[in-house]
Amino acid sequence: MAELTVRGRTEGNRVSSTERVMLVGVWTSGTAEDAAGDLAELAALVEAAGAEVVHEVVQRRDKPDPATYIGSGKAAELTGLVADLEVDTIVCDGELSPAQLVRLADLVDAKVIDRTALILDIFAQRATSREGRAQVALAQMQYMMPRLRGLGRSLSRLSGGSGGGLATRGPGETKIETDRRRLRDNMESVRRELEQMENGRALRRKRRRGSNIPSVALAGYTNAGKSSLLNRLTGADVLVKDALFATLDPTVRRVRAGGRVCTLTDTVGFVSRLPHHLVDAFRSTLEEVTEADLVLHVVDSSHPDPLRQIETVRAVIGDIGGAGVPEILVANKADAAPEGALERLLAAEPAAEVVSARTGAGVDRLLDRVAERLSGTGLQMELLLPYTEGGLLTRIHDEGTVLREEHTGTGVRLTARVPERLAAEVEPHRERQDGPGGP
Ligand SMILES: Nc1nc2c(ncn2[C@@H]2O[C@H](COP(=O)(O)OP(=O)(O)OP(=O)(O)O)[C@@H](O)[C@H]2O)c(=O)[nH]1
Ligand SMILES: [Mg+2]
Repeated sequence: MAELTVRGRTEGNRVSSTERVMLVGVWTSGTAEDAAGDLAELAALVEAAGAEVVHEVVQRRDKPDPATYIGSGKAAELTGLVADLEVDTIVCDGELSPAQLVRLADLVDAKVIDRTALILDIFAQRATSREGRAQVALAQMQYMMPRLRGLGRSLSRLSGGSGGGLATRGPGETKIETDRRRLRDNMESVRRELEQMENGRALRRKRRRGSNIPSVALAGYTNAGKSSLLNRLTGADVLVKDALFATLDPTVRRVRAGGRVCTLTDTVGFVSRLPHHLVDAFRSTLEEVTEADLVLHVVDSSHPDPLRQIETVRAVIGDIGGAGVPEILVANKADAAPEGALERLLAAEPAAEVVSARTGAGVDRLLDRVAERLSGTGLQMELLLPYTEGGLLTRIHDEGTVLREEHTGTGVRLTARVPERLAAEVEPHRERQDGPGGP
């Protein structure tokens, strides 16, 4: 059996079809926890791609080795491990140069891919819509482009040779035999195709805006529970999965927050060091976030380091031009948060809303906050407007949110959220909370 097995690159001689992966990281800066967290995330990405992690190696260095990523001595040590553990693929925790990938693959005698190729592979597996597939194809082609030059024989190893396996699901014709010219032509045609789909999306968004319905976008780290929250808030049935990047395509649903109807959009999750080709290719999807009236930034409060995830998400939103969009931070999975975690999170982010999409805890309060933010105020007022104040009534309707309205003998009785600039004017018509005979 052992002599029959040519690791990874020969098909049909393995009992289990699951690809066996060794993680290799270089720890250059940050704390030991950060380094461990990075590798744990890489392991989760490998699992999301459907492969199995059989070993992890981290090397402490000032910077990655320019030639081989990890030092060549360390790489030589790995060769024995690769054989003993029947490792098919080594996944490096960074973006490697084409030359680094080839040299390391030669040293360790296994397929070597980097974090970027791994994430692209997951997206390629997940993409189902025409737009999603085109976006991923474009990102993959951009990634392949600089890796086509002058690699000769070694590229077939990089791109995996004969079908199957991590990061080998290319956008069709991007294997070694495809020259740069054809790749460039393909990219051009996918770009055009995407542009047309983007126009359609922009039109739909414009229509939504034209109807004056505010748009709220769910954004956040992958696996934070965005889709679960959409389902909880709208009764939608979007796929929820304990896996990274379960959602690629945005889903839009209507939801009633307070007295106000708005749209709620589920979007693709973020991850630290998100490959920039993906951000570029998914730009139109990400516009659901940058053009929203309000972002619900969902964070997994049961994760070991939610603050780092929050930072990553805000950085990505800033990069795509969404820094100015108002945000409500939503600390999700409160039911699963370890002892003290919510307190620490709230100490750093006092405005966060604590919820559980699973149990529904905190969700009503969150909807109130959404309504409040959308109407640009925290002032909920009980009013009795005489019928002579028709103008004021109209302005409250236009600029605020009317929660309840009742016509009485003496005027219109209202419960409304009123923007601050109107509050002074309506103040004289305020109904006393502790009316006569009250406590
Ligand atoms: N315990 C607990 N688990 C939750 C909660 N919300 C979501 N989950 C779980 O977290 C996992 C991810 O949930 P999703 O809703 O798919 O997360 P997402 O943010 O949409 O993830 P991506 O689309 O992959 O970026 C699933 O296993 C959910 O069941 C919660 O409030 N409590
Ligand atoms: Mg999702």
